[in-house]
Amino acid sequence: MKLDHTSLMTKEQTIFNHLGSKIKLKDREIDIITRLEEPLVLVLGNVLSNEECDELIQLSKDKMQRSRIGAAREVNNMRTSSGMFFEESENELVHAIEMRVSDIMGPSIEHAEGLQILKYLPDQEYKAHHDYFASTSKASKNNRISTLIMYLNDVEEGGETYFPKLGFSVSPQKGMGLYFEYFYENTELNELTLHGGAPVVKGEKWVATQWMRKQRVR
Ligand SMILES: O=C(O)CCC(=O)C(=O)O
Ligand SMILES: [Fe+2]
Repeated sequence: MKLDHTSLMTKEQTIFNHLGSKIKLKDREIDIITRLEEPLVLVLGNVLSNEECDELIQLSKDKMQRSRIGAAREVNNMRTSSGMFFEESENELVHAIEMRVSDIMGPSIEHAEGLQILKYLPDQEYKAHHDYFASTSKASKNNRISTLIMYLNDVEEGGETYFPKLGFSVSPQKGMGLYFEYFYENTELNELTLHGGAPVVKGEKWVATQWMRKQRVR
């Protein structure tokens, strides 16, 4: 996008609405480590504790299945990881994380989909994609508006989350979060949130993803 006077003056409203370099919650301070504007992309420190990361992995370990994609829920080379969804507020830990995540992201918990867990082994990846649904799909009637990816472990090598149109990537660090939103009037800004999970080279990669919908889902 051309960064001229007009575009600066017409900077769009964001969903994320915390000011300053920290997000001060009742029980926790989240650090804003990196911030890109338009589209807004944030790298957040201290989103989850080590214990919470370990527990999420323990709770989902035996329920992981080959990831499926799209309305037809097909197995696809786009995403070679395995994954699972927790039911909404399935247990105390998931409920606590959903509450924290909604404080960070803005929309109330009623807008949150069930928390998704993904696991990647070496060579597994998630090719570049948008998290929102195409306007032609049924699901777009109550589309996703924002994403928070939480890294549940340190990856020995590879597994970066990359944004090819922004020339930006994030190396997974246990407990860290990656936030971005795509509810802009200017659809070109939404398209810039194209992102993927690069192949893991060494070790495993575990992430938890929270998506927010425009309207309530619960
Ligand atoms: O694994 C990653 O780094 C990306 C995950 C992702 O894009 C998603 O869950 O929608
Ligand atoms: Fe994604």
